[in-house]
Amino acid sequence: MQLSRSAQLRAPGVAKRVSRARVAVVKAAKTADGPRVAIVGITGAVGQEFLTVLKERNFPYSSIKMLASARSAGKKQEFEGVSYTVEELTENSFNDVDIALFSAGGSISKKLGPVAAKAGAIVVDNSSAFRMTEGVPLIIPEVNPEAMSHIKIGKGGAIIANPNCSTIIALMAVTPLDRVATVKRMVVSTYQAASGAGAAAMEELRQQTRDVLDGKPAQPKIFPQQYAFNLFSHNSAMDVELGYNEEEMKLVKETRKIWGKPDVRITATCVRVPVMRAHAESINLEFEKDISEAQALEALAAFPGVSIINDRTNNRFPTPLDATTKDNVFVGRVRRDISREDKRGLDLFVCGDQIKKGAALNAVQIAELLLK
Ligand SMILES: NC(=O)C1=CN([C@@H]2O[C@H](COP(=O)(O)OP(=O)(O)OC[C@H]3O[C@@H](n4cnc5c(N)ncnc54)[C@H](OP(=O)(O)O)[C@@H]3O)[C@@H](O)[C@H]2O)C=CC1
Ligand SMILES: N[C@@H](CC(=O)OP(=O)(O)O)C(=O)O
Repeated sequence: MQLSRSAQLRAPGVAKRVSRARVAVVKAAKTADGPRVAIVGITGAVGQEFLTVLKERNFPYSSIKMLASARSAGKKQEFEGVSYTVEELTENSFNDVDIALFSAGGSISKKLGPVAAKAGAIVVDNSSAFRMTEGVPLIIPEVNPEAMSHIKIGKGGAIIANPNCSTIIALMAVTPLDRVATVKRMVVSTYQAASGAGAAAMEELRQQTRDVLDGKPAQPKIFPQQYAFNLFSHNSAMDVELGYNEEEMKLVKETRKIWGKPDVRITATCVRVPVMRAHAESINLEFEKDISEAQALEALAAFPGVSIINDRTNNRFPTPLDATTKDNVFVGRVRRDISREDKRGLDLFVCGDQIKKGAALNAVQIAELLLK
């Protein structure tokens, strides 16, 4: 009997072969019964990271399509020893695709995400286009995988949203604590890297740093202010009435949706700092129940995807460079909030690679859940 594609993907033999391949020295995850994958935005910072993560995790695929704008069509892209030609993204790109990893910005996702889903693909969308849309699961695999359990390959197309990078990084650290003592209020201050604004912003940081060190004026292009040797309020659109920018409001709204807690109180201040690719966040938490530092550290240590660097004696805590290119989110400075008289407040400092767990890795982990 011919098994359906989804049944083939879930067949025990597939899982066994994948886990055996994980320990192999030479990785090659191309396999006839793997899903047909497309990457939208392959030439971008996140698109390139998708390739790194797919390779690192030995993600099985039977075919892979590299999609970008007309500007990039015809360029060559190497992946696992094969040279692929980048294709122009069009409405017809998804007729033979099971999983489409989108990272070409919100307007492309809005236009072509539903087209891809209608063609039968499961879209894992990195943009903010559908995050708050009712019925679209917003997933951090370690936190709320159950919210996408109804979506299966071969059972019709769908859209799953990847949260904002600052939200993912914060919730990787805060969810284990919420499970112990229930978060009532969260105050977040971010220190966000260049990568959050794309490959061109990373180049702007390199170029301006060189120019300033050479005694030349910095030339802002992507950001309105000088970026090298400076920091500024996050560049997303500001709600003039409210005084919050979009990045700050994403942290508030997305956290509520992911946790399914519409009333949890959150405020955020998001800042762009001259760091290449890992975000840092200072987080103050108020809980419903008492929680000690020891309990917090125990919960953090047990949570998948979290590493602790919390060495008070040597003043050694997480830095963006610790997190750079790493899968895990790093947590430290775990301490009782001394501004409170009770035991219901904690402070922590968190660092996570913005392109990895903040984007490509989280999306690939979502795709992995589809294979289970
Ligand atoms: N979940 C999260 O936290 C994050 C989400 N993102 C999302 O991913 C998106 C991409 O980020 P990033 O990789 O850093 O950005 P980059 O600017 O580095 O790359 C943009 C990519 O989109 C492609 N693209 C642009 N316009 C079109 C078009 N008209 N048709 C097809 N492809 C197009 C570009 O192709 P070309 O080279 O041909 O122009 C390029 O591959 C962001 O806009 C954001 O929505 C990003 C970071 C984190
Ligand atoms: N959060 C990213 C920007 C971004 O891509 O956000 P989103 O995925 O929510 O559009 C930053 O550091 O600026």
